[in-house]
Amino acid sequence: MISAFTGTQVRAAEEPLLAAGLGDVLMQRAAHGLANAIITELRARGRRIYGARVVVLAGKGNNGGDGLYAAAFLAARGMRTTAVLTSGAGHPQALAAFERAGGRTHDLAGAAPGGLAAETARADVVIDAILGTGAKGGLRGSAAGLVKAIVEARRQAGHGFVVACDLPSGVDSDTGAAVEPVLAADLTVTFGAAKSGLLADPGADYSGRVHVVPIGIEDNFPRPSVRRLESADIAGLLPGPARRAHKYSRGVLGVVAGSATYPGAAVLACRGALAAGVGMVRYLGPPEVADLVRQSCPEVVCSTGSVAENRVQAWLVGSGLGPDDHDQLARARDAIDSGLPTVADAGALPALPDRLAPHVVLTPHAGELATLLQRLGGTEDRAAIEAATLEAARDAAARTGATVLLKGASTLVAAPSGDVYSQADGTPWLATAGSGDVLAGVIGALLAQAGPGVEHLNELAVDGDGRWAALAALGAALHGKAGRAASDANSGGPITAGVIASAIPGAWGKVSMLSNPGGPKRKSHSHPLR
Ligand SMILES: NC(=O)C1=CN([C@@H]2O[C@H](COP(=O)(O)OP(=O)(O)OC[C@H]3O[C@@H](n4cnc5c(N)ncnc54)[C@H](O)[C@@H]3O)[C@@H](O)[C@H]2O)[C@@H](O)CC1
Ligand SMILES: [K+]
Repeated sequence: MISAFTGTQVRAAEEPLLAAGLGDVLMQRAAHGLANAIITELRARGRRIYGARVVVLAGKGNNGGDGLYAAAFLAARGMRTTAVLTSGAGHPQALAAFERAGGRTHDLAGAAPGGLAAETARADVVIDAILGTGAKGGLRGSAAGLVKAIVEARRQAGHGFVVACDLPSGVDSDTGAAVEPVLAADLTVTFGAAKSGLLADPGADYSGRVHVVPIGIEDNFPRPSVRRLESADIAGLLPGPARRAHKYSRGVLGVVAGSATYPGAAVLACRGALAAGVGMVRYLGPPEVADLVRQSCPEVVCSTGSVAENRVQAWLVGSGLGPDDHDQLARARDAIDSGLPTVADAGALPALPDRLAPHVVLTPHAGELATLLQRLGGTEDRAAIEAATLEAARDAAARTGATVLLKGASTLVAAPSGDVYSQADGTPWLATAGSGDVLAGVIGALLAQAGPGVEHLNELAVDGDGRWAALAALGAALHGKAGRAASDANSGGPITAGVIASAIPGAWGKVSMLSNPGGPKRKSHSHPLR
């Protein structure tokens, strides 16, 4: 599991070591890790180390200190290093070390930014060490002008790669909100722990790959601000059938989805659910949609009855419903009222009561979330949500009391208790019609299989109310991995929603096998029918 923390949490973890006079030691560790990561990256790209040109953009704070010390290490390895002091001063000890190592220094105040931007764009490595966790707001003044010019110069004649020191300057370490201009990094080398802003869009757009360098503060961290499930966590959370399982003990999902306008959504939701290990899917909806579901998925048991007449362990409601689908929306509300775990997707979102509970998982995209929050008195539009996804997901969970999954390149899942997961397992090809219906089906299937216990989530330190977020994150991870695998199978080509559903069992098997190479797993999360 990747645990990410806010800048404030990281600085609090550093505090005891700073009080013990170890500030310079921490900085040297960070800088050493940054320099090593740069050497590894150059080697991976088949580039020479000796003579490679490095430009470090150094602010006056400790972030600039990390960058200058790292550049001093690189200079000692024979690289040609230049520092641009973006605010007229540098961390004194780090700057002295850099100059002793033979580095060249420019002061941005006295230089022509056009020339510096052109030199930076020609470098093999650009280190962005202007602002770190101590920054408030984005780049300003001449530093902003320089970065803008570098972004433009790299666009025209880009060369080399950009490494962000701790985080890309201009990205908020806590929220991931970004103030332009920001120099997009190929690699972010971050110290002590990932910062939560690196795992949420738009911060993640600018971060590239994230590499964490331990600096000896790791025992001091509190509960993470954001978490990301990795393969071993995913394998540990996936349910497996008990030896004497039967279809009912494995979980039954009820699906209220699809309409005359969007019948395919019902099919795709059912296909996603069937692919994600559920014992049975019961479909409730209009006869013409049920016919299509039967033809496409003969495994599904279709009914035109009510929610109360159908015995299930969880519900999925809303995919492919419109505001005029009154019967289906009434069923969706009944499902919510049933008290069973429920995924509420798409068309169900505008029809929900204002206050919900954590076992209701909402799955909006940014536009749907804007509508939902506006109904609850918020003023954010879609663009505002996309500019601050982490805050929006947290806010929505707090206001509704539900678990909120905000779909995106980094899919965020916020529990009303404050737990947040960020999954980025997929590929942009997942942004295709029907993909969300499959995701809703997958999460519904996982809720139906989860059972009342949380024991198997204990190793993730998940509490009772937080388990729904963990399961939704598990669904997002599985959906992302399936999409990526399906695209990879076509040499990185496009995918359709149906193909994503078909790839779920393979993604499930692969992640289980990689984390448990000895053979099939024996554990079971089966539970008696409630
Ligand atoms: N505290 C420590 O001991 C350690 C800190 N580390 C590094 O230190 C960084 C945090 O250092 P600092 O707290 O010095 O903060 P920063 O280096 O992020 O920058 C703060 C400095 O920039 C100025 N500033 C703030 N916002 C600005 C803006 N929008 N535009 C221009 N200038 C602005 C401030 O006045 C201050 O001088 C971390 O990101 C990390 O890179 C690491 O070296 C590890 C150890
Ligand atoms: K930085």
